[in-house]
Amino acid sequence: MADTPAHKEPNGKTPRTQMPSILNYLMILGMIILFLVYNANNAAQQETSWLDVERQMLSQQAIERIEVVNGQEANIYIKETFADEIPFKEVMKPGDSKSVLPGPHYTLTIGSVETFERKLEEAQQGVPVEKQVEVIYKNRDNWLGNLMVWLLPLFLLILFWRYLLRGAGSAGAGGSSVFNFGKSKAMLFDEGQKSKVTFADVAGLEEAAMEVKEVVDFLKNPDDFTKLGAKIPKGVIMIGPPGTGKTLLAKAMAGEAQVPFFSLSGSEFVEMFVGVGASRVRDLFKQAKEKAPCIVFIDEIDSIGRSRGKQAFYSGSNDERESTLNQLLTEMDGFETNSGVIVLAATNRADLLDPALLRPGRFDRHIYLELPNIREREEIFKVHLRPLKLNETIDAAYLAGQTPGFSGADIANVCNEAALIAARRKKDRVDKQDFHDALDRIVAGLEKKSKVISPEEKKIIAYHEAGHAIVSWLLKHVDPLIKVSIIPRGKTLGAAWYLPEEHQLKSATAFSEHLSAMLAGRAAEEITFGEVTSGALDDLEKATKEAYMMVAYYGFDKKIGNISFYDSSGQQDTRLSKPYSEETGKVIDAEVIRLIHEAYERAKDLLLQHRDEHVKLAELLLQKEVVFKEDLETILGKRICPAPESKILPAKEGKAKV
Ligand SMILES: Nc1ncnc2c1ncn2[C@@H]1O[C@H](COP(=O)(O)OP(=O)(O)OP(=O)(O)O)[C@@H](O)[C@H]1O
Ligand SMILES: [Zn+2]
Repeated sequence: MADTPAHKEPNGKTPRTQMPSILNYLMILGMIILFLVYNANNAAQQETSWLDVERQMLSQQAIERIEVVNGQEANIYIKETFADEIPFKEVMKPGDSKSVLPGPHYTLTIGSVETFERKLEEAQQGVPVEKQVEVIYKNRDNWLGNLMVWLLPLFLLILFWRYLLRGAGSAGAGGSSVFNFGKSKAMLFDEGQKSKVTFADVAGLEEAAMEVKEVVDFLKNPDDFTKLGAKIPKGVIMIGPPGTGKTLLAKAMAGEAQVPFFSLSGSEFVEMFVGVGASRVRDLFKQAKEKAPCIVFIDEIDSIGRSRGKQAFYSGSNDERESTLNQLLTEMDGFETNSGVIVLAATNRADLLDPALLRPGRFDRHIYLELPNIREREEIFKVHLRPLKLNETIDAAYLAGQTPGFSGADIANVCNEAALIAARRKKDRVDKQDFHDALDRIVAGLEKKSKVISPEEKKIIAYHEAGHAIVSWLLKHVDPLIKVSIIPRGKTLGAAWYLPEEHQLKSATAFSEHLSAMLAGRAAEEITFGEVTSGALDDLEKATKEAYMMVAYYGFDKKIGNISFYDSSGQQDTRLSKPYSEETGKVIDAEVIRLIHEAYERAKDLLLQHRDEHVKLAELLLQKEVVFKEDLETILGKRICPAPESKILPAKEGKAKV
């Protein structure tokens, strides 16, 4: 959600546009003059027809000579004695009536020289040769005509181009002239031009805000870091679902960092003309280096940074995007780690990004933003309630409870909508009813986009996730759980975070315990509600794949034995032919089903044995939306760590598994 007027501020670099507009007028003036001259030149001669030439001019022997030009045109010169017959006496010089303009006086368009000669011959039959009309052949460059033929389309093209450019957006340093086309359209927030957003406007993103602030530190006090041998990152990327405040954070940074801040959107690089994107990138970095230390913020970087492979069947702008991306990579590789330029980017489609962008030396620092939990939503509500004129104390905590799955942007929207509703009702202040109506309206809108979770759904998700948590807590070989949440992320409705342990070897037991943990969500639904939902699709898919791997790849299964149908060369096309016989296939299927079934039953047993804890955890989740390891410990007691030798990754958070 790119938004708010701060984005539209000019940066005070406007005078550039002066010159081109003068040039423009000159160009138009020149065209008019050329056109007039051309017409005047042509008007000096009068078009005539062969009939007139034959009946009038030739019969009276009035023609002095004929010039055939370029084989297309016959220019006729009339004898001076016939001057009175010439239709444009008025152009004769005054007081000099006998002299006429030098001619040619008439022109005749001829089809071909041969026909013309033949007709001329026929018309002059019987005329003595010395009295016959003299015919001269000439090749003349009709430079003016040619010029017109070339200039006119060119002129129209330029007009069209300029028209396009105006459409392409005239904001920012670049702007609307032909000459700035390849220039970057980045907006510069500098001493004079500050973004008005501050970190106080950002709620509930403590960790992300900290990391963003750190980036500013890198720029301002690079020596603190480099003296210890650390390399300062060149690129930082914020990844998170729409409306979670990525742009907001960047703006806060622009507002508070005491360094110049260039801001632009990735889509601004991409134009329909090839090469423009790359040259804009070049220009952007040139400007940035001049202003170093500074920050370059590229919003929606996925619009240029899409994986080069993945868009193969997209339109023709493919090449253009690719060259833009390549230029960006080149620029980022090009500058020194301590050049004082840090590129900050934002995306909500990190999955689409070209892996090359995320490699060390480019955007190697990742800041993850998530949808806010209930406490964070309360804080965001407080920020957005602040500017409103409220009638009574509106309970931010209550509103937060009503808005599971809402993003920061959705919350901002609720507050604004409430104020709009109050205004429509001609109230002086916004009251509770307005908020209720605003919520209804926005929930209805979001429901269409299936972004809203109903209370019943929330309950199911809580029990489902609690099921995962309880079972993985109880099974020794499952990676330790650090966090469970029922805040939707991507396609999944809840998530559990595990700290992945670094095992080189994973035992058959570990595999089957993991299966149980994966299936525990559905088991929990069955036990609690007597019915299961579609929410476990992802779990089932992963569990099935894993069970298949156990049987067909790792040879864990007694019936199949130590046989692997794995193909490390990757050349086997399993879609066309299975590497095993039909009978073996049947056995594999049966064994996969058995493994899944057993794992599921174990999960159910465990949950039934720990029914109270399961309910307690689910209710806690419903209330807090996120629970951490500590909460699990209070409910379930300390977990006995199975493998003391296993190293724990330094990773902040493991991969989310649902
Ligand atoms: N943590 C937050 N605190 C306060 N307001 C927020 C927060 N997150 C989002 N908002 C509100 O939502 C608006 C939109 O957020 P923003 O544009 O930063 O989202 P985004 O993550 O950049 O989304 P997108 O990926 O769609 O561009 C902000 O201008 C702000 O009003
Ligand atoms: Zn699940």
